[in-house]
Amino acid sequence: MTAGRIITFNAGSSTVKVGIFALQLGRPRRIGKAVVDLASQPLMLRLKVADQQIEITLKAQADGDDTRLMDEMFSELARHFDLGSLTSAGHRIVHGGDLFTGPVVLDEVTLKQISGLVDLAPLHQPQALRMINAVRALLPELPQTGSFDTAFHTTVPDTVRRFALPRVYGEQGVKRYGFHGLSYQYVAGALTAKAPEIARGRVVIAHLGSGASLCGIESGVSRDTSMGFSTLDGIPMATRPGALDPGVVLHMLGPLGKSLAEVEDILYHRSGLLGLSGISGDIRTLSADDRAEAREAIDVFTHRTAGEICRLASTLQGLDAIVFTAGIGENQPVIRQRIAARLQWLGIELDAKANEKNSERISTPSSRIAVHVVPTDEEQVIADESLAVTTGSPVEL
Ligand SMILES: Nc1ncnc2c1ncn2[C@@H]1O[C@H](COP(=O)(O)OP(=O)(O)O)[C@@H](O)[C@H]1O
Ligand SMILES: CC(=O)OP(=O)(O)O
Ligand SMILES: [Mg+2]
Repeated sequence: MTAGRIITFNAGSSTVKVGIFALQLGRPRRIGKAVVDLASQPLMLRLKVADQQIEITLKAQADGDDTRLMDEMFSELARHFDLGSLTSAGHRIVHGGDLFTGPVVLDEVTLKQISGLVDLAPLHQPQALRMINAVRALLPELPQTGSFDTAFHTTVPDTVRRFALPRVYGEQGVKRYGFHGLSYQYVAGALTAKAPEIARGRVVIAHLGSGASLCGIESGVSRDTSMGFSTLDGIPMATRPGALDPGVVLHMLGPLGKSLAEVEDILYHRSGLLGLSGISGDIRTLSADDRAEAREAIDVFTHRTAGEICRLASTLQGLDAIVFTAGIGENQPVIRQRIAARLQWLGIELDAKANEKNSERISTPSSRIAVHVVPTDEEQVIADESLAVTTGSPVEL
């Protein structure tokens, strides 16, 4: 008999990352990985089988019947991986508001609550709900669970959480929530295993992907984070601007005559690295382009990221280590080097060779602040939590 399997869905801003996990010695171990690129036409499914990348063009449409997409995806996954007997499906849910402080089983009640938070994360929440509904239509008996990006930040103190607005808005939920919590949870756990003396200290984790944020942790617990009420806040991202003078939004809505929908489109899809460069939101493309606009976009990104590290260090009242993670953080030595160069005055020194190789520790022994690279794995957290909530066992990370 094949051991149980857990399938995970991580609906990001432009992709859905799928993980297949086998239960081994009571813990989910990853046996398969796939990504659906929701921006491509036709839809593409990329599988990683052993060391090989396989690309499959899907027949299903992006905004069409998601049950068909899921059906097609399950058939392709079953051709390449041993799906065995599925025991649960776990989903990343970006926004849990004040309602969710940990993972939950998805049922009528929790799904209704999650649907009520769609407006707060318009780029992410609808995609997660689409995946959940499609799995439900296809496999109605399969237990499904939700793991929340916001849950990791419930330890953030009120002073950090509050916006300087009339109190009534804070009471209505207008405050800093923070996101990418599953990634921070994984990285904090991995750091405890790899470098416990650092994990006990004051650490800024820089999750630099298409969506990007930073989190200040103290003994593994979130104390502050760059994203706020929405996933627009903080540092510039692939297509989002990061923190922006709210007067700009008023100016767009007022004198510039933009509609709410137009402003939303500008802020979520046309700003950030893409908007600054006019070339691409992908840092790999910009790094390979010698036009001034590409360089300027990277300069803004590294300047703002370095600045945010300093702000978080102020909340933490010190800084023992910086940890880079996610697509850019794990794979782009030049970007890490440029951020570190802006923090040289703090006594940060990178070991050029270690940085070039994306090594685990990339700072020199004499650097006053340690700098590490820790690959993230949000899906592992989703699978662990899915097992925990469906079996009633404690979450062990
Ligand atoms: N070698 C690389 N592999 C994958 N992504 C990379 C690499 N180098 C840089 N990136 C950047 O990382 C981003 C994707 O990161 P990821 O963490 O997967 O983000 P998201 O989850 O938001 O899609 C891309 O926008 C790309 O610019
Ligand atoms: C919260 C967020 O921006 O997520 P992602 O980076 O996956 O788009
Ligand atoms: Mg992501």
